Amino acid sequence: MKSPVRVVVTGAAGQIGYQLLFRIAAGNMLGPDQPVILHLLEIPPAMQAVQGVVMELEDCAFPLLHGVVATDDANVAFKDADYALLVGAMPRGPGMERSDLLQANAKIFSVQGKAMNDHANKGIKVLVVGNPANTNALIAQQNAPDINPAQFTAMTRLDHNRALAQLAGKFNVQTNEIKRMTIWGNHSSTQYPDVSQVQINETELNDVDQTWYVDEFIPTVQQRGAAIIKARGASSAASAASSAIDHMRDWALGTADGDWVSMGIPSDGSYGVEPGVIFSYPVTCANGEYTIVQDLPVSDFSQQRIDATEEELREERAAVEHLF
Ligand SMILES: NC(=O)C1=CN([C@@H]2O[C@H](COP(=O)(O)OP(=O)(O)OC[C@H]3O[C@@H](n4cnc5c(N)ncnc54)[C@H](O)[C@@H]3O)[C@@H](O)[C@H]2O)C=CC1
Ligand SMILES: O=C([O-])CC(=O)C(=O)O
Repeated sequence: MKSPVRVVVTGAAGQIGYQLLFRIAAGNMLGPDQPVILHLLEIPPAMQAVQGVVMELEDCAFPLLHGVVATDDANVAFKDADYALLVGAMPRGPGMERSDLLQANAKIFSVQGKAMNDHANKGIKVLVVGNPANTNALIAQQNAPDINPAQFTAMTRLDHNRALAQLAGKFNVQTNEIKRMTIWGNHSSTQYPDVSQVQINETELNDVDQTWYVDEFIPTVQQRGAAIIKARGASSAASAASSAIDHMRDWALGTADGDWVSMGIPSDGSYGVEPGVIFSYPVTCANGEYTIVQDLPVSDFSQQRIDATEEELREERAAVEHLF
């Protein structure tokens, strides 16, 4: 049995937190041989609710759960942390764009970036879920100068999984028969779900119906978060938690041969994207590290979509630069 690792979940009393913690403790994220110590961070008014979550975690009697730390102090939460899932942030309501949350949520990520810098394990892997996820990840990263910037990532895996589900429905296959889906850019309505490299059962998707692709598929994936808010009266939670598990599991344990996943990561300039912004790319993972899939062909149509989502990320960055 391996020695336990410390996993921080912020917003532990929120709706995503409640879907996430039990799956991490069950071994779904880091594997059935990896014990975990959960660090739950919340704000003071939510600490009573967190105590209830801690009681429920105990009551599951998970063999892999080697301890729980519940706190409202970021310095305590990030002490010796190996993984962090930054979920705690205000969610949007109907009619809002995720970027409308930027000013409300930005401060959370500068405080947590500093706490991480001072207290976490320097190899910490960070996933930002709280919206707007890409730019919040950038804020946390910029406030943690002693941690490798590449360790800060943002979640576009939910968009990736939504795209797989739409393709599975359209082509009447299961999601595990579909490979090489890519989400480019921002976790926002400018994201570009790109099927140009998709293979179904190792066969290229030739002659995709462009009307379906442009008028149905792309907007459905881009607007899925808003559709769920409309239907549920609250933003997606179980699917968001499930995708966070997928993101961290693949990063830590590796992606499948012949496939890739989408992760929001600091741009290194690949595909002509502004270096530094947290941009969703196709990546493979091995040995705890991700690598951008290079040299994919980019059509004029794709380039326009990539440029539009990059432009939005530059604007978001400009709006929060005072927090760096
Ligand atoms: N990247 C993605 O694909 C997705 C992102 N989200 C985002 O995730 C975030 C959380 O969503 P929900 O869990 O539904 O919201 P929620 O409102 O149910 O829970 C958020 C929790 O965060 C806590 N919190 C607030 N400030 C905090 C701080 N400084 N430190 C620690 N905890 C803090 C709150 O007390 C609350 O319990 C939202 O910003 C939402 O928009 C949601 C779905 C998908
Ligand atoms: O749409 C929202 O505000 C929540 C979210 O990020 C998603 O479901 O993709």
